[in-house]
Amino acid sequence: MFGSPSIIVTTPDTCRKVLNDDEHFKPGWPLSTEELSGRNSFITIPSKDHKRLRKLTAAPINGHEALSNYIEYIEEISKTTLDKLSKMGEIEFLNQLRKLTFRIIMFIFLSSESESILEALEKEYTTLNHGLRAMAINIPGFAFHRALKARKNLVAVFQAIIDERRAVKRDGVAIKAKSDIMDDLLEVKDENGRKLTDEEIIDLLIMYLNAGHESSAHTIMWATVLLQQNPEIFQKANAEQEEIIKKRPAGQNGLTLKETRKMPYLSQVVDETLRWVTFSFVVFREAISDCKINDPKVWPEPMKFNPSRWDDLAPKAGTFLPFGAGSRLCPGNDLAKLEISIFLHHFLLGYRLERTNPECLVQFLPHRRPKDACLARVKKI
Ligand code: HEM
Repeated sequence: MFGSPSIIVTTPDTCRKVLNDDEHFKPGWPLSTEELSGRNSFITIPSKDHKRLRKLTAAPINGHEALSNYIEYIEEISKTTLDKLSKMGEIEFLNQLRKLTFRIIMFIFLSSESESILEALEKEYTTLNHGLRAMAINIPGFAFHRALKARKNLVAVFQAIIDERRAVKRDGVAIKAKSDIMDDLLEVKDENGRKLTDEEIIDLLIMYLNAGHESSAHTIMWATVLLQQNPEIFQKANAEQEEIIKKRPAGQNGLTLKETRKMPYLSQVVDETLRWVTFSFVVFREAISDCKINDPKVWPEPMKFNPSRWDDLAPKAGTFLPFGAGSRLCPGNDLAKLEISIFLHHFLLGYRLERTNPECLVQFLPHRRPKDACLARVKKI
């Protein structure tokens, strides 16, 4: 299974009920899509609606132009986060990284909103997230109940944002200095001239907030931990990053996209982390023929963290699918790699991680993570 999410399972509906609108939710797994109403999130909708929504949202997130717009923010918030963490003493490293990656997704969709609105969204989303996989008990006092309430509050905040932006456009009031994906979503039309409804926009936002931050946070945490556990690998990755700084033209502040593409070893570290972690260890597909999993011929010593295995490796089709494949390939794959690389660039150059319980047990559901959420200190060097 390492490096290849390929198991077909059935899973409780809880997560989907909370993420989507409970009242309109129809039970059943996403790929029996026909009976599902188009009002739910991306992943549960019929394929023609899926294609349409995907086309409208993927380009502003992942293309070269989009990434050039985000790189400065991602670098700034990564630097600030590392600096802040180094002053905090013992922290749950994973949870701090979740905050970081959540902020990045919010920046991309809602950068022109005020800090207080972003904080309100973060608060409601955190409650929603806590109840995502809780038992589906809709009674006050239970996480699931709180999550459903938080979803309603989130919808209300998003609706207020949409109403305000529509009013600004309608009344032709002052043109905002900044625009973000929310502005695009209000305007974008498909080939039949149809715009997105408010509900569609809100569902998309909730889905992106969910899909776009846990995965990157877990991957950043494991990459940092694995680098720190393997001094030789750390040293090699560090030397590459020092080189980038040395070669940088005088007067240039901060990373460019070009530089992030000239980090072959760090890119191997990231791929090896994605393989090792296998964050999405299932994706939902029907297997049309039998396939072998856990085949050590594909990944010799699969548990070993060894970025050098990628030196001359072009993985055989279907053996490395950290971002899925085909029409549902993760639309945030390049963005995720950019976030991870930028964080690691600054971590390698200026910080070290001291875990409180390096031998802490690891849990594998819903995702591979140390049970203590990686209790650690970030040290500035
Ligand atoms: C290390 C980070 C990430 C990993 C490992 C990851 C992995 C995946 C996987 C395995 C899928 C399912 C693909 C399939 O069914 O074939 C997926 C879907 C998705 N991901 Fe990611 N992802 C990451 C980061 C992101 C980010 C940063 C975003 C948003 C900006 C994002 C947005 C999405 C969306 C919207 C889908 C649903 C796509 C669809 O159904 O068409 N992901 N991701």
